[in-house]
Amino acid sequence: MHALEFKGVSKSFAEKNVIRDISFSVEQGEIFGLLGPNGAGKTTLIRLLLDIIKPDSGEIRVFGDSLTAAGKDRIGYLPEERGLYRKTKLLDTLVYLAQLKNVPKKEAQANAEALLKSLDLYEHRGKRVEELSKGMQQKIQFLSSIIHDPELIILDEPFSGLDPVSTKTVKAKILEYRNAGRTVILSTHMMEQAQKLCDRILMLNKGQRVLYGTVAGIRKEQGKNSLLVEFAEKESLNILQEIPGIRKIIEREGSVEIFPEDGIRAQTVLQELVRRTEILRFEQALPSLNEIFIETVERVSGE
Ligand SMILES: Nc1ncnc2c1ncn2[C@@H]1O[C@H](COP(=O)(O)OP(=O)(O)OP(=O)(O)O)[C@@H](O)[C@H]1O
Repeated sequence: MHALEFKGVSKSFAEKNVIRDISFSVEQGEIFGLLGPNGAGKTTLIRLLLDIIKPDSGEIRVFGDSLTAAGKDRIGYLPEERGLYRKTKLLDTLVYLAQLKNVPKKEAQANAEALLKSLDLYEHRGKRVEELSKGMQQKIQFLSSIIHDPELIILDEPFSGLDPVSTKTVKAKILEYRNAGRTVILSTHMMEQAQKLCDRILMLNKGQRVLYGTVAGIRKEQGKNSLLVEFAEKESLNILQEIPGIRKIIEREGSVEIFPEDGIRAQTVLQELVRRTEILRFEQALPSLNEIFIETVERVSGE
């Protein structure tokens, strides 16, 4: 059973098509990235899946069915617009939110204490939300979305405002959830994080599906058939001129990207290289998700 399934879903606001015939599924136990430029339709898609708004056409299934009130309790949502009761103490905030999701008080208290400890916030448990820094408030907001131990967690920009240490902690927590078989939908503009964390992604542009699949598969597919080579000595760069079948080279930090002519196999290039010099690294060069994102958006805009 899919954790989530969209079949031919469309939605417009005042004649503007914001979601156009979108189909995809999210599998249980994966981290699924929802990517796309500003205004692509990511938040609208999340609001559709949470049944906050209704589609004009198409079908949405959460946990294999239409979303029920009980189904909503199995979902945790960190929205883009943040908001917590500023005067309430941290521990009380979390316990209260868990109880709203029908978690018994004792269990809510235990969950809240464990989560506060895991994000290094336990010592602040008696402080009011307004007494915390922005990053700490962000972490509490993140904890609010998982306090009831949901099966499906939807995180809209969970890293915004976090320093590198807090980012690492939140990332570890997200991975911990995935490893425990929970499903995570991650909407973010931080491509580096998406590349590291996501198993699969859906990229939207102007409400349309432009990329969908595994991160590894998409990177392979979008690759330019080039090779990344690291020589033991930098001077070895010169020998590239002697090797037949190389169309172009680009010097990168610590390595060189080689673009063979059509029909020239990587194996042939490698044999030519090792015959002449010492090689430390030789691999297919894959574009980053960031490069793919920019290229896809620019290509689609130009069509
Ligand atoms: N309630 C609404 N009424 C009218 N237009 C809307 C409404 N909600 C969203 N839109 C429009 O739908 C489009 C998609 O918006 P959405 O917020 O889903 O994009 P997004 O991908 O989440 O963008 P961002 O990355 O900037 O958060 C935008 O053009 C937006 O103006």
